[in-house]
Amino acid sequence: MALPSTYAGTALAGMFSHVAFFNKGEHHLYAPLYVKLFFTTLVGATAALSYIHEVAWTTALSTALKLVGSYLLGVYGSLLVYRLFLHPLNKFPGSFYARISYLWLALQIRNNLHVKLVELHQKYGSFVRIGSSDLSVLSPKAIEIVYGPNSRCIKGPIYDMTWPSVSLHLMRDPETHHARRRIWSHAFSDKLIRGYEHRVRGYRQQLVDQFTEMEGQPINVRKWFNLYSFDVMGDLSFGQGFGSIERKEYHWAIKLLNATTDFVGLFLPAWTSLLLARIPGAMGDFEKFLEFCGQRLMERFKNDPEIPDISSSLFVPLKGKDITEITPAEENILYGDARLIVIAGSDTTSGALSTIFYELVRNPEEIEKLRAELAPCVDKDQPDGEFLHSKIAHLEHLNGVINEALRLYPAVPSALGRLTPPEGIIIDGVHIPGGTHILCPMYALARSELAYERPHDFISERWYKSPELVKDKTAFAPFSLGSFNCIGRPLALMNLRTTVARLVMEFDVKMAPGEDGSKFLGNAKDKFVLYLGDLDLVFTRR
Ligand code: HEM
Repeated sequence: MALPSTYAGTALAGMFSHVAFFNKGEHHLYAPLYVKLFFTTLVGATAALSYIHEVAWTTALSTALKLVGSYLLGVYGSLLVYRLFLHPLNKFPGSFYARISYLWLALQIRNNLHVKLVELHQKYGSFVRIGSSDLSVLSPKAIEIVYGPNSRCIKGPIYDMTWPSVSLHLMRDPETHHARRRIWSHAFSDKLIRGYEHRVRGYRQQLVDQFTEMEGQPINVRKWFNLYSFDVMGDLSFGQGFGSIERKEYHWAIKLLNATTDFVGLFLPAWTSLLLARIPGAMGDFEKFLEFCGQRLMERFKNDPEIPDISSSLFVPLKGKDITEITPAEENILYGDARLIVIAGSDTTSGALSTIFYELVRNPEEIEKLRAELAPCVDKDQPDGEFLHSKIAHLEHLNGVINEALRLYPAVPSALGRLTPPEGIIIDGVHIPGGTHILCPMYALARSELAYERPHDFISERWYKSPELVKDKTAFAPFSLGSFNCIGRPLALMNLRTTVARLVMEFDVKMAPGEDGSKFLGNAKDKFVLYLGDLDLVFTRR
């Protein structure tokens, strides 16, 4: 029905649309639209061919498929030639297949991007191409250039993975992000942090009570610190914890959330999750979690707490409004931010607590040093052996221990993806073209002699007494830098310092019988946030 020249024409049209349209700018947000267009065109072309040429629909469909197929062949043929031979990133080393697509890497990793990047940098050096437009750069100097306050890089397309559902964290446009961040920043003033310190204590007491009850028995700290941090962040987000420590189990909503994180760890391109989200039921668990957050948030909206929580600051722009007056756009960002408080603050804090205690039991002298430093700060006026954060915030060894754990086990170990500005950027004298999706693998950098002496050793003193063990301080950015950095840093540090101080002063702690820590690191998963494996420790009251 169609001549070979017609197929050649559609193939040429495909090539042209790649060069003139698809090869420019970002297209991932339109992935669902393109799929719809594909099927609409197919159906339309089948109907038109069948009507005009008066042939059976099967014959028309076969011709339509060939026409659409030759168009796609043109698009993808042109794309392939461009990526293999003309792409500006071709000057960087890496697997040949990485030139074709980032899917090459995504299909290899099993929630272990952090380890894979260590291997790739060992093989190829500081600059490694990991996808058609993706580059991993292992260099202390890169951190400031890519993430620092003067960086012109913006967040990469992966941050669009739940679009149109957004949160502060997922806002890519610098101006929109800045406006939302100003609202958030009120939540982390010194005054409000002191209020959170008060709120957190109740949950820490529950944790101490549970550890006391389980005295002498193996305690999986990965799980227990996680229950603790979820209760804390639930409280600061929704005005009440999840009741996890008391129940000794995860709340059902957190179980749903945990079930979805494996998908995040596949690091598939954003368009895949945008397409998946259109399949009814495919994001079921995540949607139920969102619904739960929404309900809790609306309950919280009706009840102002005596001591403000983080949501108190996020509700400020809605002052004077009734719940029924909240617009869908306001609801979207509020729900997103409520879920962000829980997600951003929980696994990160609990991961840090677990790695700190993992290193403390492996290096018992660290516990003695901490106790010696903390002893003068014990405050008889504080209830239940609690430490006042202002009295311990500047302790050098305590901060050294925390920094060293955050260095070796960064909460976000690899996937802080950024997009370079049109003019590109220069790192260590090398020009990185504009529009490159770049990441600096923090886990690999922590293990690199480019940045540290004895990088694999846990040495708290490198952060105060022995600065010569840090070759380049700019490599250390566990909370990231610049305008997209961790806004919850003061809260995280307050919680880490006061929790470590109290547990170390109240308990002796050691590995449980049969525990060697191999599961803890061996089963660690990079799912954007680093999730450690199980670790059984035994706590006994001093
Ligand atoms: C040890 C604990 C923590 C670590 C190591 C940590 C680390 C980080 C890092 C590396 C980022 C940058 C992520 C990115 O660019 O994609 C980030 C962002 C963020 N963190 Fe944390 N975090 C911690 C705890 C917390 C806590 C307790 C909160 C409290 C709510 C929090 C809230 C946030 C938010 C809201 C963002 C997004 C900021 C923005 O995009 O403007 N984090 N965090």
